[in-house]
Amino acid sequence: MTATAPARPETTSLATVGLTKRFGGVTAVDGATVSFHHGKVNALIGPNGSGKTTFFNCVTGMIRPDEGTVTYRDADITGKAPHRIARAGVGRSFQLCRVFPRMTVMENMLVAVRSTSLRRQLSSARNAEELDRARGLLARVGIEHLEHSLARDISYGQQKLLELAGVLMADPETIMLDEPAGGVNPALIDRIATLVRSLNAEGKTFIVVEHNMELVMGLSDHVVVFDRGRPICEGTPSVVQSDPRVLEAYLGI
Ligand SMILES: Nc1ncnc2c1ncn2[C@@H]1O[C@H](COP(=O)(O)OP(=O)(O)OP(=O)(O)O)[C@@H](O)[C@H]1O
Repeated sequence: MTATAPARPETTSLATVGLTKRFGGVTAVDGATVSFHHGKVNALIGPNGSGKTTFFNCVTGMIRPDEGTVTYRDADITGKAPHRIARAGVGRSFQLCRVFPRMTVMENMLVAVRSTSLRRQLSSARNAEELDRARGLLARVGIEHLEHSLARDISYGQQKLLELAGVLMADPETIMLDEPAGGVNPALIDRIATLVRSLNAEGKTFIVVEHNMELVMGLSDHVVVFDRGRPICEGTPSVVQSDPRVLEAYLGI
């Protein structure tokens, strides 16, 4: 008789304990204790205003939490500056896509990883390697033909792909995406889903905030559901979809 192997415990990626952020009288994140799984596609979902973006901003150092701790791979990163959290291996995209509209697509790729002046960046000898890498990533997201276009002249979906390619320039171990499919046409949503799958197969961990449920449920290994600033349920897509608390949170009943 063959014994069934016990389920292997998940390794923790990013985690919070009692994370809290208040804006005046509004408690946007309310004592949230959450952990995401390393090497997996994790999703953070919840109704509008449930605190997902504020949670992202607290854990990536964009805003300082009032209370609680944030760890990444067991190291305390609470309140650290965004560049230090990025250096620890966590990259992120933004809900309202952040690209420099008057720079070309390639210039956007290069500023994503450098802090010196653009003129120096474009003339420096070490460019060749980074240009190659940037071209490879633009090809990977399918916009290499737009290398010389100004970012403001490409579509919003293409800007989102550019932002993702820029995040990949730093080769982060974990990628946090805030509404990658928001405002994007269905063909590009499919491309983003394919990219997330292939990058995850190569070992990247994802934590994705997204309202497109078809995308979330098709893509994720682990889903955390937020309501009023804290998790109310978590598990596989099928577990979460059949939990009455989730329906209640979304329908407000
Ligand atoms: N800078 C701010 N100042 C004041 N209140 C804020 C601020 N940022 C967020 N809030 C409030 O905090 C709560 C949580 O907002 P947040 O944007 O984090 O939610 P969300 O789940 O990401 O929403 P959505 O799905 O609509 O993007 C909301 O009530 C929002 O109005």
